[in-house]
Amino acid sequence: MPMTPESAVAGPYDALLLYSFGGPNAPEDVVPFLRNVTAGKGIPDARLEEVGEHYYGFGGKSPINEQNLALKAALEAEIAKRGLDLPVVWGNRNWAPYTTDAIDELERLGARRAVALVTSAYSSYSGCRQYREDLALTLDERGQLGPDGSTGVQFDKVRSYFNHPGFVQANVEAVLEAFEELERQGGNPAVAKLVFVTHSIPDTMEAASGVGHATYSDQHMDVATLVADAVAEARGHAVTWELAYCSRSGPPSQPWLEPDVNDLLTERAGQGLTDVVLSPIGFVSDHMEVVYDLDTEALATAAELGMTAVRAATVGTRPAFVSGLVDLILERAALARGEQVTEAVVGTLPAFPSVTPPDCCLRRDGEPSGIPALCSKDMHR
Ligand SMILES: CC1=C(CCC(=O)O)c2cc3nc(cc4[nH]c(cc5[nH]c(cc1n2)c(C)c5CCC(=O)O)c(CCC(=O)O)c4C)C(CCC(=O)O)=C3C
Ligand SMILES: [Fe+2]
Repeated sequence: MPMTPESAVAGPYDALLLYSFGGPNAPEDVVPFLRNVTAGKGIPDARLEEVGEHYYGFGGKSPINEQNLALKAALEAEIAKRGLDLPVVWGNRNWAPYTTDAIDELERLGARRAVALVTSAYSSYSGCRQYREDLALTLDERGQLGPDGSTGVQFDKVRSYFNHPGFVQANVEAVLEAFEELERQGGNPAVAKLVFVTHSIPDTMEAASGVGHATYSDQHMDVATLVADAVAEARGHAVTWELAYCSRSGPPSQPWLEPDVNDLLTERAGQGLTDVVLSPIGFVSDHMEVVYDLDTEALATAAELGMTAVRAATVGTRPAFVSGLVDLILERAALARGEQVTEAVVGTLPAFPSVTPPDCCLRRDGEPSGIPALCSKDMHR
């Protein structure tokens, strides 16, 4: 294998864990999958039935697993291109291959220390700590969680990468393509509003996401500003934009981040808005939240309102995104080796911590989870 520049060293890591949410592959998977996702979360049955219907409407199969396999293949190709020796293992929190299956695979490969890359770009309980808790719980079930960290495979995590230049660049490219598509559909890009969309979370989770760093919604505001500015510059006209949310669940009494994307479209249509580009910056691939909540629901809302609306692509396997992820892995490796590293970031926020403070991204503000979480200062060796 030819050696590429000195930066191309993955040590101390001997494997990469591509760590995702998981989704059902067949109708009979849907209910057990939803049980895995919602265990102890207090989500009303009516919401679960509704979400189950979203999956059945797509043949009981989420696109997420194939998308993760595509991302795995793209990462493997980029890793090979850089001359790195870093096998990629895929695992999910909520469906097969489960976290424990991935750890089995890592052990088969003889891996001692793996770097984990989660398929969430932003920090909150759902996108950060819940993965770290799942790793700790899984190692514990396997009898591999020592008092100061794991006694089995050791895991380090790549920092939340919403403000990495590769992620932002890939979103800019996708939004520019969507503006062109809007024009092809007879819309008027010069007056189109750019509506960024992400997953809503409870207000309590939003507050807890801001311990030691910017909150989940502020992280999105930074990315949205960067993408909108770059798009306006490339297109040579002003672009107005807003941030909206989708996929709210939980009881109606519980406040979640708003506005909902459908409500926003309805309100703006009433004020004369005719053209919309939806940019799903909160998601890295076109999984169920995107193909149902945006492509099915929000685009139907826009059509009913007589708008011309186009949904921009997610970053998926775009080269700028994939190569940025490999840069992040190499950056994490250099940090683990104790080297001085300039962390690549864009926007107004700093690079997020790779090893988080103990109370970072709790599920609810001020309420310790009681669950250990890996890649945290109190757990790290
Ligand atoms: C911030 C965030 C992301 C974005 C970051 C990221 O991309 O990871 C995300 C992604 C995803 N969420 C997904 C699916 C679900 N999320 C649920 C429930 C919840 N999500 C939450 C937050 C997030 N979720 C929250 C606060 C809940 C309430 C329960 C709780 O407090 O945890 C439920 C239960 C039913 C419902 O309530 O909707 C389902 C089925 C899938 C898989 C899609 C597929 O199958 O293609 C993906 C990628
Ligand atoms: Fe979710």
